[in-house]
Formats: sequence, C-alpha cells, structure tokens
Amino acid sequence: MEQVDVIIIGSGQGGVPLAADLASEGKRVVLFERDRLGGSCVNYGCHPSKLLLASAHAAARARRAARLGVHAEVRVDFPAVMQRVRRVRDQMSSGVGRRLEKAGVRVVRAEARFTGERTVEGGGLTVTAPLVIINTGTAPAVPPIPGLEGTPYLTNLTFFELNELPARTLVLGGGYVGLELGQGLAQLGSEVHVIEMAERLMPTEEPDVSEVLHAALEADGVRIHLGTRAERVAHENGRFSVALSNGQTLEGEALLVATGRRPNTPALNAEAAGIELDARGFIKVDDRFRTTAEGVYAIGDVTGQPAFTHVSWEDYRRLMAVLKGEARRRGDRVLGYVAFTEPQLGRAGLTLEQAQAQGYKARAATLPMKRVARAIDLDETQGFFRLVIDEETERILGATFVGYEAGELVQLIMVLMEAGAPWRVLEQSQLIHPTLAEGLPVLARQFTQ
Ligand SMILES: Cc1cc2nc3c(=O)[nH]c(=O)nc-3n(C[C@H](O)[C@H](O)[C@H](O)COP(=O)(O)OP(=O)(O)OC[C@H]3O[C@@H](n4cnc5c(N)ncnc54)[C@H](O)[C@@H]3O)c2cc1C
Ligand SMILES: NC(=O)c1ccc[n+]([C@@H]2O[C@H](COP(=O)([O-])OP(=O)(O)OC[C@H]3O[C@@H](n4cnc5c(N)ncnc54)[C@H](O)[C@@H]3O)[C@@H](O)[C@H]2O)c1
Repeated sequence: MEQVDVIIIGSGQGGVPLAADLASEGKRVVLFERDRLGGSCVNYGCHPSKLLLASAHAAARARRAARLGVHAEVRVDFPAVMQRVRRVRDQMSSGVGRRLEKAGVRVVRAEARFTGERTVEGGGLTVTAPLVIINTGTAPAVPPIPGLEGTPYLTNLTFFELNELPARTLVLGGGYVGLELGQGLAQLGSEVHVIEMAERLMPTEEPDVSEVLHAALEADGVRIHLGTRAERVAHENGRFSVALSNGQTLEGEALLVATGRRPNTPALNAEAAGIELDARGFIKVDDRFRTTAEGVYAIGDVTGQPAFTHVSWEDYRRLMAVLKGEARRRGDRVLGYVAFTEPQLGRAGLTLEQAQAQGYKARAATLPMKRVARAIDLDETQGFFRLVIDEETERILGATFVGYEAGELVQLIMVLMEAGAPWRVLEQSQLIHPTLAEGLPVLARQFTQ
C-alpha cells in the first residue's frame, strides 16, 4: 500500500482545482476518475447542453426575426451541430487533463472504492492518505418503468452522441434537463413531447414561472403532457411507444429520460471507511464539508446540495480555506442559478413563499417584462422581474427573473445580496437607458408605495 498526502475521488468541478492547487503546493496528490476527465459539467451537462442550445437558440431567434420584419430561411445541419458540441467538449476535457498533469497530480483512470479508513483502491493501486476528498457527483436516476430497461433510451450520458435528429422525441421529465434539451431539440426541428408527472413544468419553481415557460415551449411546438406518468415502454423497429397513465400512447424515434439524479455513492463502499450516507444515498457533511469519517471531506452534488457547477466550484474555494484553518463555512452564500430555456429563468436566494416560511416579514414586487422598454424594442416581452425583500431590515432576500437573458441580470441581485445591500440601493440607482436592467429600479420603486 502506498502512502500519499491527498486522495481525491472524482474529477468534478471542485475536485480538479483542489487537486491542482494542493499538488502545486508540493503535496503528493492522487486523483481517481472512472470516466472522462472534467466530470458531468464538461462532458455530459452544462457545456454540451449549452453548446447545443447555442445552435438551437440561433435557429429559433432567426425564425422569430420574422416578427421584426426580417425573414430568414432556417436549415439545421444537425450532424454539424453535434460535431461542434463534441469538438468543444473534447477540447475542454483535454484541458482538464493538461491542467492536472501540469500541476503534478497523479491521475488514476479507474473507479475508486474505500477498503478502510482513508484507504482507497482503484486500477490496481491501493493508497492511503491523511486527507481524502470525495467529489463523485450524481448520475441520471432512471425510474423502473416496465419495458424501459434494455431499450436504447437516452440520458444526459448518451444524448450528446446523437448524430441524427430524431423526427419525434419523447422527453420524460419536465425539469431543468427535460426543458432545456426538449426545447432545444424542438427548435432544431424534432417533434418533442414532454411528459411530466407533476401538474406543471418545473414544479419546484413558482407557478407563474411554470406558466411562462409552458407558453414559450408550446410556441416552439413542444407538446406538453402534465400530471401523467409513463407506465410502460416498448421499442420496436427503431420506434419507442410510451403508454401514459392518462390512457394516451405516444410514439417517437427517441426517448430521453430526464427524471432527476441519484448520487454516485454505491461504488464507493463508503461504510468501509466509516462514511455515513443519508436516506437517499448522499454523503452526510457538516458546515465544513466534513463527513462522519475523520480526514474525509465531500464536496459538490454528492452531498445532496443544489446541483450546480458554480456551487461545487465554490465548495473547492471554501474547503481550501477550511483546510488552511480559516473560519470559512459551507452554508453562508447566496444561491443563484439559471435555466437556459428561452426565455431564461434566473433565480437568486429565496422566493416569497420560502422567505415567509423562514419567518421573514417578506414582501414581493413584480414587474412584467412588457413594461420594460428594452424588452419592447427587442420584442422579447415574455416573463417578469420579481424581487423579494425583508421589510424589517430592507435587505433583498431573493429574485426570480424570467425573460430574455434573465440569467445575466439576476446576478446583479446576487451581488447586492452578497453585499447585504438594501433594496433602496436599486431604487436610487440611475441605470442605463434603454437596457433590460433599467427595469430593476422601476421594480424596486414599488416598495416605496
Ligand atoms: C444535462 C445537464 C446540464 C447541466 N447544466 C448545468 C448548467 O448549465 N449550469 C450549472 O451550474 N449546472 C448544470 N448542471 C449540473 C452540473 O453538471 C453539476 O452540478 C456539476 O457537474 C457539479 O458536479 P460535481 O463537481 O459534484 O461532480 P461531477 O461533475 O458530477 O463529477 C463527478 C466525477 O466523479 C466521477 N466518479 C464518480 N464515482 C467515482 C468513483 N467511484 N471513482 C472514480 N470516479 C468517480 C464521475 O465519473 C465524474 O467524472 C447540469 C447537469 C446536467 C445533467
Ligand atoms: N441550467 C442548469 O443549471 C441546469 C441544467 C440541467 C440540470 N441542472 C441540474 O441537474 C439537476 C437534475 O436535473 P433533472 O432535469 O434531471 O431533474 P429535475 O429534478 O430538475 O427534474 C426532474 C423532473 O422529472 C419529473 N419526474 C420524475 N419522475 C418522473 C416520471 N417517472 N415521469 C414523469 N416525470 C417525472 C419531476 O417531477 C421533475 O419535474 C437539476 O436539479 C439541476 O440542479 C442544472
């Protein structure tokens, strides 16, 4: 058995910079990765999906330009779209490999499992270290639908290998993955059906968010089936047929399963190292990323926190500070995220309902995008800006922006929240005309009434 200084399992968003920084400090670092370097975001998540959406949105915007008096004939070269997706993805993944190599990290391309306290085995190597960091992320959770197993259904792991645009695509799940990829495929020319078991799309978001996204997807030709589940799947002669609990049967050449995630912990043999998992199999950590085993830390999606790349990456910075003995914590940060649908959903902090449930004397103001001059200029008037404040402290508690490029704008609110600024800062700001951001002081002014 070899002794090293640090073992990292998984080359996810936090694991790679941690490995590189610690190795650059002169530590002997071994990193295990069983799949492609760079984790889900680079290979199967954020980037391949946003590369695909860049093409899809270009097609949709070109079609929408007719409303502005500009008529374009749109022809999608799907193989070229997918070649670009894979080319850029591969460049990003190779870049991760070069970064690790340059920093002097010893990369073991194999699945890792614990064999004892802070002792890990993989690829024929057994190593032990005083510090072990788990960054193993999540995998698609595939529901046990009769007939599904053994069919060539797609998940985010296989979707980006598509070479031909499916004439009809059935998407199971109307959450982030289902809506981004479902709308993207529709804009590229597939006939898309989204099947969601909840009564609305994006059921974890506010109801009027679901309404705007529902209308936008329908306008792109997506057919939406709510409050229904797939009960049986069959695949014959290259065609899927999915029997729904509402009695309908849908057919398609592709079936994308996007029904949520499960933690990558079964292979870890965590109990051998004294690492406790929660009831859903995520690794239990405290506010300093410590697992129940001394010297073993976990970061990123595998801890069951909101599953976003920037959260995992920020975990890396905070864990580095914790390891240096600084009084840094895991939880004291503003959570924001974006769904890259068209229009986008940009979220920061708490919704009104969440704030009230936490005991705040919360108040919300909403401004429809059709009252923002720039949105009218662009003919992009779907959606709204919503701000939630604490009436007692005047602090901003959260925001929901649905609209054109709303994901860029919501970050302005995140910075104000991080600074602890009161909503009056927004209200008093003279922002630039005509921009979308100019709507924000108008929104904040509602609190003066
Ligand atoms: C389709 C899709 C689109 C997304 N888009 C966005 C987006 O736009 N923005 C955003 O912020 N987030 C997005 N996400 C979420 C984002 O991808 C994750 O939150 C992010 O990758 C953080 O992951 P992580 O660092 O926890 O680990 P991951 O990136 O999941 O990496 C974990 C790594 O550990 C490896 N591993 C697992 N078990 C073992 C083992 N036993 N031994 C060795 N290696 C192991 C895995 O192979 C993997 O490479 C998207 C996700 C999906 C599925
Ligand atoms: N832009 C982004 O940042 C981005 C994009 C994609 C994914 N992600 C991350 O990845 C995570 C996973 O995304 P996801 O879309 O896989 O999960 P999700 O939890 O967002 O959505 C899954 C949806 O599937 C539905 N569902 C579950 N089982 C079903 C069934 N049997 N039949 C029909 N519907 C069913 C759920 O009600 C839910 O609406 C997200 O929560 C997010 O954290 C982020």
